[in-house]
Amino acid sequence: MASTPSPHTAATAHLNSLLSSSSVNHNKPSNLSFLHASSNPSSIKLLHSSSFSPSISSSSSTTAICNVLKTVESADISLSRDLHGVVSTSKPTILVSEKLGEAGLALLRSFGNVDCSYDLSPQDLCAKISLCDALIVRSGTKVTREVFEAAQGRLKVVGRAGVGIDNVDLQAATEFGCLVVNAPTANTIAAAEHGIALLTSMARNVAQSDASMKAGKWLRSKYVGVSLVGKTLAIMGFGKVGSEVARRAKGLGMHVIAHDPYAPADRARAIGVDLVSFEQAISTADFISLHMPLTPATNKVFNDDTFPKMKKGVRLINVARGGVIDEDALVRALDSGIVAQAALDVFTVEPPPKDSKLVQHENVTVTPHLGASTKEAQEGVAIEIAEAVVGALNGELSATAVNAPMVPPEVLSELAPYVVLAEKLGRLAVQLVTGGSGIQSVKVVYKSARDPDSLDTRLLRAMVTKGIIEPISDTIINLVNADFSAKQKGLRISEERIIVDSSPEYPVESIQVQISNVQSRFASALSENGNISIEGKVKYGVPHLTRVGPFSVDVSLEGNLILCKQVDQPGMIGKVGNILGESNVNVSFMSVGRTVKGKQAIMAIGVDEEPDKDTQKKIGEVSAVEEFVFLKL
Ligand SMILES: NC(=O)C1=CN([C@@H]2O[C@H](COP(=O)(O)OP(=O)(O)OC[C@H]3O[C@@H](n4cnc5c(N)ncnc54)[C@H](O)[C@@H]3O)[C@@H](O)[C@H]2O)C=CC1
Ligand SMILES: O=C(O)C(=O)COP(=O)(O)O
Repeated sequence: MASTPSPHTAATAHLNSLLSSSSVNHNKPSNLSFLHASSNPSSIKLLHSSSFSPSISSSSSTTAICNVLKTVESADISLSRDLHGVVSTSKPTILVSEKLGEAGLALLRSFGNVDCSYDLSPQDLCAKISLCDALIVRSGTKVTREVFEAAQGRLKVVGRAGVGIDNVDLQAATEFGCLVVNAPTANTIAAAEHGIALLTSMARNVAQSDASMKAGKWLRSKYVGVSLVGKTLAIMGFGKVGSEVARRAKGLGMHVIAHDPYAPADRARAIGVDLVSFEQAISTADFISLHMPLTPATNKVFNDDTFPKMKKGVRLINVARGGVIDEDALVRALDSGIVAQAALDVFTVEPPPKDSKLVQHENVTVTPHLGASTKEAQEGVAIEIAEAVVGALNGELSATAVNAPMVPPEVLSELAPYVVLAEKLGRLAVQLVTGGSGIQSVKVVYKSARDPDSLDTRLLRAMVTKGIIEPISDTIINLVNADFSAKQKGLRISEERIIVDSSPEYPVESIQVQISNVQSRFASALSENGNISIEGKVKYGVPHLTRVGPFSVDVSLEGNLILCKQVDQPGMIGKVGNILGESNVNVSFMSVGRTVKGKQAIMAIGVDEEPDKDTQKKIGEVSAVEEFVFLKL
């Protein structure tokens, strides 16, 4: 029997073999992992990474892999996958479809090939996208389902250089396993300042009087304005921009109220703002400033029903999204005098039609979506999005992920070996199902000494899902699409936590994967209730299989595995070991478990190579062997 390799050596060897085979042309997309080693040992990678093995299981192996990665990095090789799923060593291609600040572009160029193609038509974007690993947009590019379809699986991340992600089809992105990240903080002040600029200039007719003077007129009485001090301003959407507008408006002496169903009351209190209902906000305000995102719930919330509920002569500012207002209804409200003035930076269709009644209305001040357009904000946004996109292409989870759970780095680091275990258990469990199909219900049971609230299992569940789905489909699973893919395949993944009396130092003591209502190609994997059941633990950073059905075993989950059920009698290890040895199949681990002495036992044998058909036949012909199965890890 071969000696147990150290996790360090095993992981390095495994990674090396993956790296050296990275240019191999596979018909099926390569087994994209969403976990690979990081050059930062405290982090693991969770998105697409074409060539790195998930077999990273300890800090020592992580260090080893880091060394390999450093070699790769110094050779300026970056691994990515082309549109046919072929793993390539070329730099990733990043398409930037709208103007982005230089500092961000420089950062992107230091990492990949940057294609700045502005003003692409939807057709041109679709034509290009299958050659791109990342796409960076602002508000002017519609990233539709067609774009994700046209990407043919290559697009890994969409970076929105700004806040609003209403121009990205998030559902489609999630279905295609494409991460969407945004740059949520760098333009907050710019947008808030623009809101205040529109508020004050509208109140004093700055734009209109400027235009009239340039037309040779001097109309002092026509452009008498209204004062702001003491007036009530309703902020609709009390998030980052809304709060900053509120602060500034208070400085102007305004009474500020806000409506936001999700904003914490203490944040509002701290700024001296009262949180009120939608109706209260719109019916008492002299000025209404919009700062909520465009979502199905906010689409056209200002309409023929809501305008009449406003105070007559209200003034409206919109630096959020045009779509939150029914623009035809606003024209009617302006004509009827319900709305005295509106100042708009954003429009349902951008640019709006030249003959837009709204834009042409004399009581309306307009700017062409300039909220985020300051030099400072654009440099900040560019850097923020470039860092997020590079991080995502490196396989890291972004702190600004819009369609994936955000898992703090310390949690990621702690869960790393359990994440590997979870995927391997999923991968093993599905291979134990007869035909690998018909799975509807999977239960993942975590034994842990931790309080359930301090154990985030989303990652582990996603990895079990990945392990189960990938071997039986063409779908590449990552943290973005795991839940969606499971649902789409009719797979119900439930979770149970059992609190055990062990050290809470480790997040998980064991993970068990159960598949119910299926036939098994290895009947011994069925537990008493008829479910396929396997359990694993992390030992010294290495994932181990510790239970198969009712049988205890202990075998490191590396390489491949043969499970053999036999009558418990002497000499069995030797017999099967000999057959494997004769066929040059190297045995890496072996473990025997039984329920009762002299009855049935299970032998779990780790093998480096897949035994050929003849060898497998010979194992099956050993008289005491009742059943056996070969499983790929
Ligand atoms: N004109 C421009 O150039 C810019 C426009 N924006 C727009 O402003 C929006 C807000 O940006 P941030 O403040 O950074 O985002 P944020 O996410 O910090 O704030 C949005 C707030 O709206 C609230 N909200 C959600 N649904 C609501 C509803 N039905 N009614 C009331 N409030 C609701 C949320 O709870 C959140 O507090 C963005 O979504 C974007 O569309 C942002 C930056 C620049
Ligand atoms: O950040 C946002 O939501 C904005 O609306 C800014 O849009 P822009 O990047 O200037 O097209």
